Amino acid sequence: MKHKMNENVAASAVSRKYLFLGAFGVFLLLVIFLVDLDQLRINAVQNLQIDALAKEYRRLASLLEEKKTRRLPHCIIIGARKCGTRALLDAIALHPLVKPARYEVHYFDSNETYTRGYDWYTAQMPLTVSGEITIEKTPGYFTSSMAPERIYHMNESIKLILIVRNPVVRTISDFTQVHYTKQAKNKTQLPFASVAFSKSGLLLENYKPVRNSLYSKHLLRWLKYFPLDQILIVDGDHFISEPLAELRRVERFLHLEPEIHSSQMYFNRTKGFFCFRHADGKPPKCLGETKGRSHVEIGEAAENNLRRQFAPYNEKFFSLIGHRFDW
Ligand SMILES: Nc1ncnc2c1ncn2[C@@H]1O[C@H](COP(=O)(O)OS(=O)(=O)O)[C@@H](OP(=O)(O)O)[C@H]1O
Repeated sequence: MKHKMNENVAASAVSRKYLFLGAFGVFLLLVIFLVDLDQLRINAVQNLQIDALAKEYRRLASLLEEKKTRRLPHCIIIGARKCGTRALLDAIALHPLVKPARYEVHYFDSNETYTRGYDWYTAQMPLTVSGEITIEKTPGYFTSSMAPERIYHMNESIKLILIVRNPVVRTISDFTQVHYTKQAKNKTQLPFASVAFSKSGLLLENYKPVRNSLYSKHLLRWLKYFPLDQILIVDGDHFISEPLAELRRVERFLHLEPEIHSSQMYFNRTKGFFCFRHADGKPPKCLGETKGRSHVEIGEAAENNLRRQFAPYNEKFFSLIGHRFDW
């Protein structure tokens, strides 16, 4: 009997030992399995990272290999004349992703150029790779009766920029330009009041330096085709004194990272305006002699008369854009 009991004790000790060995084996397998799983996870993450790097490499390589080509503009500075359109184009081109057409194209405001078609228009644009923004400026578009519809037919979601200044100052600037052009051609110069007002002092709205300042009249035509959020209104007076602040607004409007820096512009005391410096080390660019020259004196009475008669147009303009200027 005692012998039988000893046999049972020995048997259960053996089976505990096997149980223990079995459990230990399962434990070992589990550890190996978990270590493998972790390794698999690490491998998967590494593969994903390699894939992402390879993708980025292929993207950069294709950009480097991508042939530069000319494209229709993504954005147009439509005006207004004498409000800083050239300075604004030069300044926004400081951004590495913005590529400007070098001169005013006058495609949409002239039947002669418009009939040449989009191929001709595209050929006037700079060479770019994808992701860069092509931009042109032609201030004549703002006051053209054809330009809004024609631009809409080309691209109804195009971004438009309108830079405006105090219309009295703008009118005098326009008149100054007319004055110097006539002087260069030895043509007769007439005093401002005699060409801008009727005998009874009423504003002659068809006289171009006056007409170009009736912002509300022109904007209404653009709003028939484009919603206001597609037209950025830049404050031209503020742009003269603080260009970077207005440029930040333009960058945001174009969905660009803020990459223009204050170090790229400096105030030229002699000229009274900012000059712009490209990152490529070229000499800084100040605008030519026809920009920022002293204005022809038109007299206080004429200035007051302009201010008074522009007031209702200004009010209409403020209500259209939902913003006031201190004009
Ligand atoms: N940085 C800088 N340098 C020079 N000029 C500057 C600058 N920023 C704005 N402005 C103002 O731009 C005015 C000329 O405007 P535009 O370039 O639109 O003129 S134009 O319509 O293309 O002839 C020009 O008008 P005037 O001062 O009457 O000449 C300037 O006041």
